[in-house]
Amino acid sequence: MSNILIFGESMLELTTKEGPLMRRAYAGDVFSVAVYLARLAPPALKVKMLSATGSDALSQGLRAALEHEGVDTDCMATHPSKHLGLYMVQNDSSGEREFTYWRSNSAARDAIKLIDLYAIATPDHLFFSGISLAILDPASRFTFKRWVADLKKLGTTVIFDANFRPALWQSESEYLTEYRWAFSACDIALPGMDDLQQIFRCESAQQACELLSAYDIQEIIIKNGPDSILYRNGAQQGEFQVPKVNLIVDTTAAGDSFNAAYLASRIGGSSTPEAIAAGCRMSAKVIGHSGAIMANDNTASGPAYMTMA
Ligand SMILES: O=C(O)C(=O)C[C@H](O)[C@H](O)CO
Repeated sequence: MSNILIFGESMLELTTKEGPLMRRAYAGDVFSVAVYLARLAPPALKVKMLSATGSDALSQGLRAALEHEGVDTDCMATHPSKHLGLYMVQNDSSGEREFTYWRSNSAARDAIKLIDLYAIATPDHLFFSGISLAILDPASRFTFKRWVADLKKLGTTVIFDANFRPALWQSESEYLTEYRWAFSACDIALPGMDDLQQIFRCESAQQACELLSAYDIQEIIIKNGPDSILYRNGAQQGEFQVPKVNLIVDTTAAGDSFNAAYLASRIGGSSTPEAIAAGCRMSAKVIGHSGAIMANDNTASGPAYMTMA
């Protein structure tokens, strides 16, 4: 049995239904990675969430949703007074999303203050994103980074997705410092090209791949929407043509669902190109549906237990 610990912020998600009606679900980048990974993971992989919620009914619902999906919530703390953050998705006619957030005082921001990281059994894999880092205050970030460095010495594989949210950072120098640290700490990097463009001003995926190759990262996968995916695994380098997707309703969680399928395949023993193909198949299904989490059978608009109109 091996495990992957996923650190970050799970949220409430509102998507537009008809007219003024909204559909409520649970999401957040790490929530989506955890749920899709739990669905796709080989049976010997345990998926665990490291985060904090409130004690209110919505927070309890989010934990119940994770548990229903088979995600272990033992490393989730309960904040005595704070609640979940919230975001709303609006799509244009091409399915491209725009997010509006209410998250500045969420419980997840205090996760590192509420949890003794050193009491957690050393995970085989640790996943976090640029959002996971951005929501932390300087003291929590320091503690988290020291813990990651210690985990690496113990053999944990560190996995990072850039997921850049400019509004969560105070300044360019702040986010550059943190992204440089994250890329120097990770063994597997799964960034999106749009993020690398904004963070490091990379003009092409090739340039981004060269920039990341200066770090000691074993696997680099650069997602680029419908354009080809550049990858490097040690000395092996290649370009993967992304199959055309005919139905795009909402691109929310495209990258997160890719990450989940990629990791499930790689941890299950597939090659890098096979895992990229699995990632593309998964994200193609997810973007044909509104909101981050599609029903397990890919038919309904979301799992009933986590949706409320
Ligand atoms: O946490 C955020 O900033 C999000 O945007 C959460 C979304 O579920 C996710 O990132 C969508 O891809």
